[in-house]
Amino acid sequence: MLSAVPGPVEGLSYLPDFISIADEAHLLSKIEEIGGVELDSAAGQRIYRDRGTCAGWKDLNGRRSMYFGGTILPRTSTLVPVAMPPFMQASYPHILDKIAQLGLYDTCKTSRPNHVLLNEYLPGQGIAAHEDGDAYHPVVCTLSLGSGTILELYEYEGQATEEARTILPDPIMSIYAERRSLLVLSGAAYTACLHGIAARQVDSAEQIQRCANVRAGLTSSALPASQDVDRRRRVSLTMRHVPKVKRLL
Ligand SMILES: O=C(O)CCC(=O)C(=O)O
Ligand SMILES: [Fe+2]
Repeated sequence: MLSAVPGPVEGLSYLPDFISIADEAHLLSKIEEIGGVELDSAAGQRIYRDRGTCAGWKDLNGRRSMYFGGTILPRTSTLVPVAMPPFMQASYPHILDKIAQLGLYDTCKTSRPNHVLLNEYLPGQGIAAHEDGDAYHPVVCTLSLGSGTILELYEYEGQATEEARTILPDPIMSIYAERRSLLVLSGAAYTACLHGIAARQVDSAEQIQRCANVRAGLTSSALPASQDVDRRRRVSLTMRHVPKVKRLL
């Protein structure tokens, strides 16, 4: 069940074991296939697989990322749609159908996300505190594959104005995103806060125990209590709904 995470910021929900171990392995291998460049050993040539639905991995600030669903025109926040790869939409493990069933996107035209951003984090990598912005319906779902991590929420200092906004250095709330879990950011968590992931090799037992969903007992029973956890390669799928979609002729 998707549970609201109690804490100082409203709008965070968490669902451990959203997908099975087999689903996770399947998704990771499909992502590898669609994102990767393979060397054809016989011909000694690089071959690109199925590029109809995705442009493959791109380096972004030292991390790799790619997206499904199309590109978003920055000036107008309009999605130029491209079909999702089958493993997201039409076939097993039917991730977007599972998301639709949660009812989070019932007010959106398609009742489900229409854009997916994938980020790859190697141990030691993170993402600086940021806001996702207003191109999206303010409900964002993140599925974690391969490794857990800690997502931290930050706030701006005092009565921040658009021009001079200082981010308070200490996170106001943190969440342990286990592998195979779904984390939902909405409400104030989406509109009033920033979020980021510290670039670390290890999440200490203390840091994990401080996470609001761990404290509230919302994590999977497989989470080791009071143990440091080495980060492994994590691939996150951040699923969003872009309300403005360009009509293709
Ligand atoms: O990888 C994550 O869990 C967070 C990704 C994120 O915040 C983003 O892509 O906007
Ligand atoms: Fe984000």
